Formats: sequence, C-alpha cells, structure tokens
Amino acid sequence: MQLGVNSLALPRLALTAGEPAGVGPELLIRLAATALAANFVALTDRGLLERAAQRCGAAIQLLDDDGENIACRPPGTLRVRHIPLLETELPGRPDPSNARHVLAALTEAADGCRSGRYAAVVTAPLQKSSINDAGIRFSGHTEFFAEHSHADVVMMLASPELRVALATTHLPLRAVSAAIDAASLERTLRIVHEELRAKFGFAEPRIAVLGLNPHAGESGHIGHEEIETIIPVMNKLRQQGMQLLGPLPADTAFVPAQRTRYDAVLAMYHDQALPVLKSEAFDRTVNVTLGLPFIRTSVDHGTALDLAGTGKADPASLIAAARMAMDLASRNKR
Ligand SMILES: NC(=O)c1ccc[n+]([C@@H]2O[C@H](COP(=O)([O-])OP(=O)(O)OC[C@H]3O[C@@H](n4cnc5c(N)ncnc54)[C@H](O)[C@@H]3O)[C@@H](O)[C@H]2O)c1
Ligand SMILES: N[C@H](C(=O)O)[C@H](O)COP(=O)(O)O
Repeated sequence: MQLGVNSLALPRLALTAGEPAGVGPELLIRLAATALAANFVALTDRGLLERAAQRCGAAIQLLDDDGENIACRPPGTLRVRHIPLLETELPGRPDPSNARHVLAALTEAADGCRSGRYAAVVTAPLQKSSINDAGIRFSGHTEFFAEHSHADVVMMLASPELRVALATTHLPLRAVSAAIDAASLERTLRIVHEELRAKFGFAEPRIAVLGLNPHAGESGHIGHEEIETIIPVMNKLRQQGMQLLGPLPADTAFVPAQRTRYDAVLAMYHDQALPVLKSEAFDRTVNVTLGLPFIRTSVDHGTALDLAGTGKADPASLIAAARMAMDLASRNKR
C-alpha cells in the first residue's frame, strides 16, 4: 500500500538487534508483540529472529520490508530487512565473527535515518567487547553514530523522573579529567540545553552540573577541575542566559530536595550518575543520543548474557525506548 505524505502512515522505526547472542533479538520479538502504532523494521538476520521467537515461545510473523508505508501493524508482525549473520548465534556466547553483522545493521540504520527511510532508530544492546575482540575499534553506539554523522553528541539517559546527560562516555576513569576541558564542556552544555528545548519541551531548561571531585572539590581542597574549568564555563553560559545549578557534589545531587531544582543533570562521567538511574528505574529508563541529525533511542541495559535465550528478559526499557522514538518522531513531523 502506498500512502501519501499526508496520510496516516505509521512512523517507520528501524530496530537493531545488537549482539546476536544477547537478549536483543528476543526483546525485538517482545516489542513487535505490543500494539504500539509504529511500522517496526528490524535490521538483522531473519533466521536469528525466528530462532529467538521459538526460544521464548512467542508467535511472530516476519514480513520482508519492501520500503512501503503502512497504516496499521497487527501486534505480532514485524518487517525485516535481512542482514545475514556470519555465524549462527549461541545464546550467552558472543562470537566476534558476527561483529561485522552488528556494525552493518548500525550503518544501515544511520544511513536510512539520514536519508529519510526511517523516522528513527531504536537500538538493542550490543557487546562492545566482542566487537573489540574482532579487532575493530569501537566504544559504543553513541560514538559510532556521532562519527558516522560527523556530529558532536551527548549521551543522555532519561526515566520519567530523572534525566542525566554525560560529559564523557566510554573511557577509562583515569582519562576523564583530561577529557573535560572548557571547550568540550561548553559544547556539551549547549547541546543539552538546546535538545532539552527542542526534544523535551523545556522552554528554559534548568541544568544541574555535577562537580568532578568529591564535594565538588571542597573549594579547591579536593581537586581543581571545578575552579579551573567547570565554574568558568558555567559562569560564561549563565551570562548568556542559561539556568545552571552547581557545580553540585554528586553524592547529594539526587536527594529529593535537590531534584525539584533542575530538569536535567550533567554528570562528568558514566558511573557518577548512571547507577542512580539504573537502580531506581532500570525498567523505564531510555538512552537517547542528543545532537545527532536523526533520532536514536536505546535501552538502558546491556546484553544480559545470563538471560539470553531464556525468554526471561524484561522488554520494558526497549518498549520505553520505542515510545520515546515515536514521540520524538511525531514532534519532528509537526
Ligand atoms: N545499549 C547498549 O548497547 C548497552 C548498554 C549497556 C551495556 N551494554 C553492554 O552490555 C554488556 C553487558 O553489560 P553488563 O553485564 O554490565 O550489564 P547488563 O545490563 O547486561 O546486565 C546487568 C544485570 O542486569 C540484568 N538485566 C539486564 N537487562 C535485563 C532485562 N532486560 N531484563 C531483566 N534483567 C536484565 C542482567 O541479567 C544482569 O543481572 C557489555 O558489553 C556492555 O558494554 C550495552
Ligand atoms: N552507557 C550506556 C549504558 O550504560 O547504558 C551503554 O553502555 C550504551 O551506550 P551506547 O548505547 O552508546 O552503546
């Protein structure tokens, strides 16, 4: 069925399955079983999806994606753009031979989003170490899509109650301080500010910035990054009208009294704030990449190799990621 541009065509959302031996393939099946009003197009191996459905005892009807729009999608149906595996998966045991397959799906997703074939991409978790074991430099979807798009991006994880953006992503702790300079911090804050306005509807977003050191440096007695880098950047941006709070000590930034004072937090590094989100809202947090020229959302969890193939993995974060992608795509259309 060919639908006109003004018709009720469902948004075409690309889905990537991530690590073939992880929980991603079965979570895609679970997502397809929902009644969400989206035309999901799985960019992966058709046989992988069939086996995942069988393992978790779910019914699925896989249809080849012909690129056409559809007006409705019965629950339990999923369109597929076949990207062949290199080796048949063994749940729980990632095989680096499949790294090229995983990256081919990401490339198709990024190319397709940029050219308008897909309204957004929703990614299931991949095993970074398996891609590295294949001899490929790779540190995450966020960095892959940024490089592919030549864009400055920011990783943000968001639950309905809390949004946390990261000044640095996947790098060793010892490299964090050097990675945060005035230029990178200013760029990051500008992206977060702009995207909170454009994507999340905050007219004047209030952003809390965490210090890097314990007690936000204790006035220079426990580190100097706050005084030398963070505070000067915040002051510069405040003068330009941004509402910035802090730098706050990370240990108390998430207590109830503080939470009412901001719309989002900028943390200096990955594990400074993600444990807060993941321990209070693992089933409803979404990873969204800010600053990309297309919409990308993802789960907040990893490949859960201990659960792969059992059908026990919770699809809630992937469903939340799909919902957010649909919301952002409809905002884009308006
Ligand atoms: N978006 C992504 O691609 C993404 C996100 C996070 C981690 N990872 C990768 O995943 C791999 C494994 O990471 P990890 O072991 O730190 O974290 P993990 O999230 O895979 O597992 C942590 C714990 O949470 C449980 N869990 C995870 N997802 C679940 C779900 N949907 N339902 C029920 N329980 C679930 C697991 O069983 C495990 O006990 C790493 O290679 C990491 O880089 C990828
Ligand atoms: N930092 C993310 C998390 O802990 O949930 C995760 O590693 C995924 O990142 P990418 O989606 O960029 O691969």
